[in-house]
Amino acid sequence: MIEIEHLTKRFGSTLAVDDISFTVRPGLVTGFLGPNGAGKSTTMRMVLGLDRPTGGTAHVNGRSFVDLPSPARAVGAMLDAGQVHPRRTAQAHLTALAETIGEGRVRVQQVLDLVGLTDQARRRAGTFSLGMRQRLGIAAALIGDPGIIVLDEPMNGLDPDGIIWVRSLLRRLADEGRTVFVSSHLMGEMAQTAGHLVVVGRGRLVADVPTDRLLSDHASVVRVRGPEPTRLARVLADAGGTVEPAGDSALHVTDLDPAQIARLTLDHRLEVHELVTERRSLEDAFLELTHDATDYRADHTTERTVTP
Ligand SMILES: Nc1ncnc2c1ncn2[C@@H]1O[C@H](COP(=O)(O)OP(=O)(O)OP(=O)(O)O)[C@@H](O)[C@H]1O
Repeated sequence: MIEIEHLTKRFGSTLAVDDISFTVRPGLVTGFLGPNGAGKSTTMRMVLGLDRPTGGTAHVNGRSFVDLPSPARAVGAMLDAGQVHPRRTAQAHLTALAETIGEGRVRVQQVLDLVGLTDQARRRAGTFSLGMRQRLGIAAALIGDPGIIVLDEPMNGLDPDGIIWVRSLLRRLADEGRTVFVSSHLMGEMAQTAGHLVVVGRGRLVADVPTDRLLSDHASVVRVRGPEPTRLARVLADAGGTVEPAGDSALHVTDLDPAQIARLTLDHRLEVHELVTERRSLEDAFLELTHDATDYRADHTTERTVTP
């Protein structure tokens, strides 16, 4: 289990991580989503004791990473798949890592098999494709058979087959009861991989919800149009709707369903010419979520609701 409480990191004038709290639980894949620069890597580095928090805590199994009795067996991590010496073979790289934790050839062979690199084990890492380097990085993360796995963008640059492979491996590791914490900047990719999503934007937490719920809450938007858009918008916003102009006097409404909108327009004797539910892509939903975080920071007027 990873527990993050009021975690904050400042680099000079940059607030990279801004008072975030969430828990990463065992038995499922938790996706850590956010656009580039949102603070994902910095958060992971603090979990792994590589950066010191400016405030708050990041605990692994109840204590700081640096206080774990055998950290490499508790947590396996890949922050950068390019960290291998290019002249080292995959086998030599993994053997060196295995030796540091008292493991031998058998474990190296197991992780090579697990990531499908057995046939490439004697090749130098410098000749590997990006996909093979990611596999090697994941093998290195798994060498100590850790209960907690932290991977920063493990699907970055992979082809569709590679993505499917990583996805099924992560699910299998979670099914074995491990805590799997994986970052990505692609909502679609994470929605298919993770059972739970933690979304950050500009260092702030914007969602911490089961994937299904995030998808159902943001999968559609209601388009409503009438001759009095300003009054219509006010009525819908007063009733708890999130309302945005959608051109041609139309409004896009979330947080209210079509039946609620129809009743409100009836109650307020508002004429309606159009009322339809429109499907939205996952990336649109993600942009909306993280865009709101940007707005919050810009004008400090709209506090986000984070649902547990
Ligand atoms: N060592 C550092 N010194 C100064 N600023 C830093 C440092 N590390 C990160 N930052 C800044 O902190 C912010 C968050 O960066 P971080 O790498 O954590 O984001 P990210 O969500 O992982 O994005 P990416 O996917 O691009 O890596 C960015 O503005 C980044 O420029």
